[in-house]
Amino acid sequence: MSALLAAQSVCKSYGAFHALKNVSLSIADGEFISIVGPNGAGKSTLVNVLTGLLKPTSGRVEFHGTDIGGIGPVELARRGMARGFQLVNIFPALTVRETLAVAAASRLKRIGNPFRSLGRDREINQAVAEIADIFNLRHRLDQQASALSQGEKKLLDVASAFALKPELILIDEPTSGVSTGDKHAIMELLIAACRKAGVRAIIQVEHDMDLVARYSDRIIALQAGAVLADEKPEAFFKDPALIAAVVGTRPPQMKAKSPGEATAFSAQTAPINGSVAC
Ligand SMILES: Nc1ncnc2c1ncn2[C@@H]1O[C@H](COP(=O)(O)OP(=O)(O)OP(=O)(O)O)[C@@H](O)[C@H]1O
Repeated sequence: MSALLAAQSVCKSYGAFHALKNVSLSIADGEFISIVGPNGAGKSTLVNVLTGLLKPTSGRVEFHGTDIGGIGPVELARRGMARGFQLVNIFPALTVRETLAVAAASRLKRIGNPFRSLGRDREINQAVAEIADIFNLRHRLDQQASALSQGEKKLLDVASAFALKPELILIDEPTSGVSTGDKHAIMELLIAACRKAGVRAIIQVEHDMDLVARYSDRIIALQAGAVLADEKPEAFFKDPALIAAVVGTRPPQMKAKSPGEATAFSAQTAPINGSVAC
């Protein structure tokens, strides 16, 4: 199966500091990938490089076989990869409708003021309604984002990225700050939304190992800027040394997926890094 997204021997340095060291990975159609690692391991840097926000110091990042190093989020979204915006934190006074409209307007290339055109732009209104339905947010459309529950805020963040109609979506801790009881409901809604919206692969950065164990097809663990492991959850959580290196805790109890309950993202082995220095 050909890779949707691939990093080949990527290095990223901040001055003399090597934040990413020869990272190679590939994400195939249908995969749900979790990127994990301790604080400072390089997860955010990797995500910024994978989403074209940062240009690698060396190496190559390809989306659909084309180099996307440093192309920026707008161009990347146009090509089919989107990232959770966290618009809710940036614009808490916007309503849910306005938040989704900003993303839809960007996809539909409405370069003028998206708020002005809200009332009369049928295509934007249709996109907003469609995405609000997928994320169970229709009854909240006219509420301010700041008035939503923490779980709904997280859903709105992801929904904004969905409004860009991506093939691949990248989300950062989609349930952080959400109560333990609500986390699984959000993850399941998110995965169901992916299926409905035709998203072909999901990458999440996640610290919560219960969620990582339950939903990932594959786990990519970073340590000190290098890929420490690239494994299916079954293999990953069997290795206490690996888990200790990544989170410094004991492994969570793996909850097996029952048949038909799978995330519908099939696993594929990806290459582990070679040993070339940056
Ligand atoms: N702009 C920068 N300039 C210099 N050093 C940086 C910069 N951004 C990140 N770093 C360093 O690069 C390393 C990796 O940082 P990064 O934020 O990618 O890690 P992380 O795994 O996302 O950490 P966390 O889980 O704490 O968010 C850290 O040592 C950090 O201090």
